[in-house]
Amino acid sequence: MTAPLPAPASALSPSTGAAGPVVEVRNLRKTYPGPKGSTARKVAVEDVSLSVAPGEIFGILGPNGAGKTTTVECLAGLREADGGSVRVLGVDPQTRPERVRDVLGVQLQESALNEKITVDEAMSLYASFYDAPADVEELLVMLDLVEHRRVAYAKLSGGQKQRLSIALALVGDPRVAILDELTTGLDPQARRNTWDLVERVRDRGVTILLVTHFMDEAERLCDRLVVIDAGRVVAQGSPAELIDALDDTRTVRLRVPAADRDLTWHTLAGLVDVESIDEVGREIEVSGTRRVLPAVVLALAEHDVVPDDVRTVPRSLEDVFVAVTGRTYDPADGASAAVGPAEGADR
Ligand SMILES: Nc1ncnc2c1ncn2[C@@H]1O[C@H](COP(=O)(O)OP(=O)(O)OP(=O)(O)O)[C@@H](O)[C@H]1O
Repeated sequence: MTAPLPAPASALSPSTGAAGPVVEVRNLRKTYPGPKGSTARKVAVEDVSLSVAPGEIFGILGPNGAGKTTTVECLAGLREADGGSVRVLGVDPQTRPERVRDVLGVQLQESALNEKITVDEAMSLYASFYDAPADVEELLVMLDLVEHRRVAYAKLSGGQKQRLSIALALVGDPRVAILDELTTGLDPQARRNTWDLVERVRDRGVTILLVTHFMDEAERLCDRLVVIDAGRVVAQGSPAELIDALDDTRTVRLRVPAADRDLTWHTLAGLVDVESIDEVGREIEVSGTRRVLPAVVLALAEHDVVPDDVRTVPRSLEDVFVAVTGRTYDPADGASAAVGPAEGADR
C-alpha cells in the first residue's frame, strides 16, 4: 500500500489553517427510549464537549457503551440530540444534514453492505451519491483493493472489509472523516497497516475523528483525544499531556535468580521509596516514588543480588483511565472493576 491518496479538492490543509475548529461539540446530551414497559429513558451521552482542529487525528476513547458511537452519530446528523450543540465546519448537522454529508465521510462500525455487492459496485454506488466524488481508481490503489475489485463483500477478509469501509468513507472526498472501531477484529499486522493508512489519510489534509476502545491505538495515532466514560468526558488532551499529568508513581519489574527471591522481596519491602510489591508471573513488580528505580538497584547491589532483568513499566493511557475513574480499564465493559486499595509491601 504505497500509492498516494488522491488529494481531496476541498481538503483543509493543516498548514494553511482554518478559522475555528473543524468539529465542535458543546454539552451534547442524547437519550434513548428505556426498556419496554419503562418510562425512564436510557442516557447514552450525558455531557460531552470537544473541539477538533484542522488536520488533527482526534480520538474519542472509552470502554464499550461509553457513548462514543452515539456522539459521532449526532455529529453525522444520523441521530437527533436532546441537548447541547454540534457543528461540523460551522454547520449544524441536525438542521442541515445534507450540507454536512458533503464534507463528512463516515465509516461506522457495522457495514450496511449487501453480501453480494463487489468492491467495484460498492465504490461506484457510493461515488454516485456525490456531485464531485474522489477518484475511485486512486482510492482502490491506495487501499490495496485493486486485486479484490471483483470480489463480493462476503468473500473479503476482515482487513479487506475494513479497507473497503475506509475507501467508502473517503469516496465523497470529505474534509473530515469519522472512523469508528476501525481495527476491531484485525490481526496485529493488519492493525498496524491500518494505522499507517490513517496517518496517510491525515497527511493529505483530512481531519480524522477516530473512535476506539483501544488505548494503544489512541496513544499511537491521536494528536489529541477525549476519554469518555458513562456518557461524560473524564479526560482530554494529547496522550503525552494526559500521561505526564499522572501522579509521580513509578513502576519497575525485575527478575532475579530463584535463590535470591526471598532476600530480594524482604530487601525491597523495607525501602522508603517502595509503596507496593507484587508477583507478576516470574517477575517482581515494584511501585513507588520517582526514585524507586535507583533505590531498587542500589539496595540489590548492596546485598549482592544481580537481577537477570530490570525494566521500568511505561505509563499509558490505561493509567490515565484508572486515575480519573478509579476503575481498571476493561474495554469490553463500561462498568469495569473497581480498583482496590493500594497493596501493601508485604507478601
Ligand atoms: N438505539 C439505541 N437504543 C437504546 N439504547 C442504545 C441505543 N444505541 C446505543 N444505546 C445505549 O447507549 C449507550 C451508549 O452506546 P454507544 O454505542 O454510543 O456507546 P459506545 O461507547 O460507542 O460503545 P460501543 O463501542 O459498544 O458501540 C449504551 O448503553 C448502549 O447500550
